[in-house]
Amino acid sequence: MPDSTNNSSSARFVDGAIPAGLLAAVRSGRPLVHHITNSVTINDCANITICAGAAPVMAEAPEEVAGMVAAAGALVLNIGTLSAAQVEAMLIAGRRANELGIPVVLDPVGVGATEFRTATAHRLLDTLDIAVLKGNAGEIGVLAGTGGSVRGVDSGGVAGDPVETARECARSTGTVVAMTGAIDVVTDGSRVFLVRNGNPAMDRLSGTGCMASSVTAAFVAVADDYAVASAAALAAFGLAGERAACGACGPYTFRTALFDELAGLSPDDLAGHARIEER
Ligand SMILES: Nc1ncnc2c1ncn2[C@@H]1O[C@H](COP(=O)(O)OP(=O)(O)OP(=O)(O)O)[C@@H](O)[C@H]1O
Ligand SMILES: Cc1ncsc1CCO
Ligand SMILES: [Mg+2]
Repeated sequence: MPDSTNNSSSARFVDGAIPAGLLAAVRSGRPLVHHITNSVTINDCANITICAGAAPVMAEAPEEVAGMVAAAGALVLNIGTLSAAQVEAMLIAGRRANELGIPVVLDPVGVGATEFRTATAHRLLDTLDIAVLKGNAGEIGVLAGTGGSVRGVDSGGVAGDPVETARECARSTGTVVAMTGAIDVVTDGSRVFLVRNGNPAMDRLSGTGCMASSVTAAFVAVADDYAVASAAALAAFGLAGERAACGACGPYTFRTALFDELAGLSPDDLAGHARIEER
């Protein structure tokens, strides 16, 4: 099946002032982003949140998550290193966030790889009002039910057209879907945004997907339109990746530069270089 992200005959780019305004709002509002997340990339998520202009907190004790999320602008639920206790904490924090109107970003890391991950991702989607579901192509394909392949935490891609897969996932889950890859696809089921920022070096580092969720949460914390905010966040993160990339440097040099470039990214830079196409 042809990949409809390649068809740019009807390309219409979102005005750069929109992502720029959201980045400025993150920087001035410095929203607290509460994470319940995996133990592999937790420190990277904290620091990329700061580089975006927001404030991270990681808290997962069931005893305190309801109290913590009440002070947050957004909640990230990342199932990368799941345990039964974490699921309990995610449900408590997610319910409280929903009561308070705080947007929840779900990162279904490795869904499809095991029964536990798949059952948990569906349980979170069924129980909570998720604002943004951010996953790689394989993860979104699994949750769309249209075919996706995942090994460990790595995407093996989707069975059909990526845009239609993301759209079907958004419709069936009632969320904004942000499907990452060389071109990120963001959709609320009707509108579709293709984010053409980023660099292949981002795929050679563990945790860029988790960091993309943190940055997305920082942006949705200051926005009403979660699809536009997700696209803006992925454009900002992708642009930092473009600027961090250098032909010869290794993955860890790139990683350091990725943090520095996001921290140094100005709203004007983003206005001039965000490549968000609306279909
Ligand atoms: N080939 C690429 N070209 C440009 N950007 C990319 C490419 N691959 C990944 N990215 C960017 O890297 C980020 C992470 O996306 P990716 O789909 O690799 O997540 P993931 O595989 O879930 O990550 P993780 O390593 O955390 O499991 C996104 O912001 C995406 O836009
Ligand atoms: C490698 C890995 N395993 C569980 S979470 C994680 C990091 C991001 O996907
Ligand atoms: Mg990857």
